[in-house]
Amino acid sequence: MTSLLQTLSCADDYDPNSLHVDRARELILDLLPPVTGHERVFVRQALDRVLAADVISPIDVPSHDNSAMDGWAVRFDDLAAEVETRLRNIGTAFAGRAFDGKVGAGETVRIMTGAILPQGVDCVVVQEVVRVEGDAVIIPPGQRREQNTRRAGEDLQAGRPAIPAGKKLRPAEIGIIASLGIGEVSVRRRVRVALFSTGDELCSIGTPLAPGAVYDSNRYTLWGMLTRLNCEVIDMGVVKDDPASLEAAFREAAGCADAIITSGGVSVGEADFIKQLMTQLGEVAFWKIAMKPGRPMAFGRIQPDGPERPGAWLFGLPGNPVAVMVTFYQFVLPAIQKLAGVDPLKPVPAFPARCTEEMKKGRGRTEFQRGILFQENGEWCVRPTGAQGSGVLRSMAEADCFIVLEAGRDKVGAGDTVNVQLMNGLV
Ligand SMILES: Nc1nc2c(c(=O)[nH]1)N[C@H]1C(S)=C(S)[C@@H](COP(=O)(O)OP(=O)(O)OC[C@H]3O[C@@H](n4cnc5c(N)ncnc54)[C@H](O)[C@@H]3O)O[C@H]1N2
Ligand code: MOO
Repeated sequence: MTSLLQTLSCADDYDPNSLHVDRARELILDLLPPVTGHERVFVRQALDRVLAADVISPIDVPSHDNSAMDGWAVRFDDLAAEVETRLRNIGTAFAGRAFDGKVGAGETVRIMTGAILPQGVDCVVVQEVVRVEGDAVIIPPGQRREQNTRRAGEDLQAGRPAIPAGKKLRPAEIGIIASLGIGEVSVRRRVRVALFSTGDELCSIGTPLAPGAVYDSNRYTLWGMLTRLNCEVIDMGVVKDDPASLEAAFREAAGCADAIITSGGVSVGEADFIKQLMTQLGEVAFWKIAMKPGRPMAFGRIQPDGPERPGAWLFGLPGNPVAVMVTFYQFVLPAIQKLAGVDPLKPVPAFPARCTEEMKKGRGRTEFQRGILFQENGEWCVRPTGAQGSGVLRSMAEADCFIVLEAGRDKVGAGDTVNVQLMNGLV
């Protein structure tokens, strides 16, 4: 059986000491299969879940030819091209209460939006342009056949897929399912993610802060991002920097989750047992990614009971709080979407904006500065959120976008164009 490391090391451009962001993401995504297992859920519970099988439309939508406007239902051939036409009002068609006669030559019916088009009618004239004089209805010239009408099945056709498998169900899809009269759909099971923070300096909420200690914030940002992705989160708390506790945590996590996310311990410090343990319990590609923040990151699999047993995918994120969020957005987020069965998986869009301040930039690596977007004279502009250290979590809280400085680019001058990724396009 080909090992994970063999697979990765055979890939083009694989350099474990300086992997480019896009390449690292590609390698991860190539390896991950979607989780198996489906369940049937009621339509409202399907929000943000991933559809497991195509939804086939049992009906045409709309189910009947109907009017798109309030107005007058006419036969187009009755209308004169150049002058007004006088027609006779013979009744009314309401939405949900059809006009059950036939419209003959020289006749018209008052019609409401959504009402079934009466027999013989192929055109609706909006009431705003029509004059009514007693029973006579005067239509101006310049109408078009089929105008203001909606044909049966023009939105969805009976027997055809209305929503393809792999689609993450948003409010629009939930509405489509309801419009078909379907009450339950089949969705993939949620991705199970176990997470824990490592580090003896970490202190939990409710405990006084000892000298040199910090409150554990990474578990909270990770919980927030995973919850927004609709994962089943298994929060294993803070695990001390000792091999026995870490091994027990990895074993437990690998037994119950599809993916394990840890933070801290992946750099080169003396207490960073975690790297050694990860390799002992599975197969790990330790990566130095050509990016800032987030340079040290471990990706692999934890399989404590051997490669034949299922185990879980591992994302060993760096400890610095901003590095956690940046590596999550750039790698873990698409990986979870892939595991969840989202298909097709699209890259996060980036768009250009004018940067209003100068920024330093290291050569050869992609930098993710935190930015605030605003408009000036109709143009989108961005400015960085002050201090950009990878421990400054405030820089993430104030930001609404990442300013993505690509590996090949140099420092940014005030007024230069940069690419930005909206954070609400992420999680
Ligand atoms: N000699 C080198 N030192 C460092 C390197 C390097 O390449 N050579 N890389 C730096 C980079 S970049 C990062 S990022 C960090 C990553 O180190 P670790 O993953 O080993 O993380 P720790 O050392 O455990 O922690 C770093 C920093 O983050 C704080 N932290 C950790 N966990 C949490 C948490 N759950 N909540 C809040 N804050 C947390 C921790 O206290 C440290 O301040 O290494 C650099 N060093
Ligand atoms: O991963 Mo680090 O954030 O570059 O300090």
